[in-house]
Parts: sequence; C-alpha cells; structure tokens
Amino acid sequence: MDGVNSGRDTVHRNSGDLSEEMTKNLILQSQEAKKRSYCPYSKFRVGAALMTSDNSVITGCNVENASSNLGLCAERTAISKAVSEGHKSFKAIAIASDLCDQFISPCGGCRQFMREFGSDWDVYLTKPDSSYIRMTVAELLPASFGPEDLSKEKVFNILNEY
Ligand SMILES: O=c1ccn([C@H]2C[C@H](O)[C@@H](CO)O2)c(=O)[nH]1
Ligand SMILES: [Zn+2]
Repeated sequence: MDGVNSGRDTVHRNSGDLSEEMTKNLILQSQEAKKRSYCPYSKFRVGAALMTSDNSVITGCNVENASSNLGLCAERTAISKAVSEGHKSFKAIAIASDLCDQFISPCGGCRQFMREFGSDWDVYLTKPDSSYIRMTVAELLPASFGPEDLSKEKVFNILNEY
C-alpha cells in the first residue's frame, strides 16, 4: 500500500528507510519496552524503540513520578538515552501503547524533541496488534521551529535591521 495522504489515516506513505522485517522488529522492541513502563499514576504504558542511522536500536518507556510534572514520555526517554550514548542521527522511532482502537500518537513535547534531530525521519504509530501508520516528523510537526532557526547568521541579520 503506497497511498499518499497526509493524515493519520495513512497506512503506508512509501517504502521508507526500513525493510518490512526491520519495521516489524522495531515495533516488537517498542512493545517489549512498553512492558518496562513505570506508570503507577496513569497506568498508561508506553514503549518506544528508536533506530539510529547505524541501525542500533535504543528503547525507552515512560517513567512517571510522584511529582507528576516530572514524568518522562517513552519517546523522550529513548532519544535521551540515544544522545547520551553518542547517537544524533535517527532513521525511525516506533511507539507502542495498550490502546487497541487507535494508533498511539506522540505528544507535542515529544514531536519537538524529535524535530531537534531533523524533520525527515519516520515515526511509527502502532497498535498492540503491530499494525501501524508511518508519518515523518515533519508531518507530525509542520512549520516547525528547529536548531537551524537559531543560527548565528540569521540572528545577526535580524539584529542588523535595528
Ligand atoms: O506518546 C506518548 C503519550 C503518552 N505517554 C505517557 C506520558 C504519561 O506517562 C502517560 C499518560 O499520558 O503516557 C508517552 O510516554 N508517550
Ligand atoms: Zn511525549
């Protein structure tokens, strides 16, 4: 299925960077990470599996806290783990939850966190039966603000106008 469609109903945009087997495996690893979720407050388990450009897979789960605003999403856990291990280039992230009737979709904070490392990589929104929709970071966060917008040259040009 190669339907081109920008909404969340899109099942497959194109073949993406990952083979069908790599995709299946990434989703499986996100489901395994979900089992390690620490979510005593929401009871909403989420797992993520992030594939780096050198095909390493780094997982994360949500980690909640009694001081509730300190909780971490699964996606941000995985990305922070990856960056702290020296990875900054990513191919894809799969996200798993226990929602059966909808594909889990990353929160706004996580979209921006993904965007920090580029707009042109894939996010797999999945269901427990391993079905998925794939969207790019750019599709999830259009007209985004990113690190390039802080470039010295741009800031310099703006300052020169005054
Ligand atoms: O994409 C998502 C959505 C929610 N959560 C977590 C945050 C919180 O721990 C719990 C309920 O929102 O689920 C994630 O980790 N990722
Ligand atoms: Zn989030």
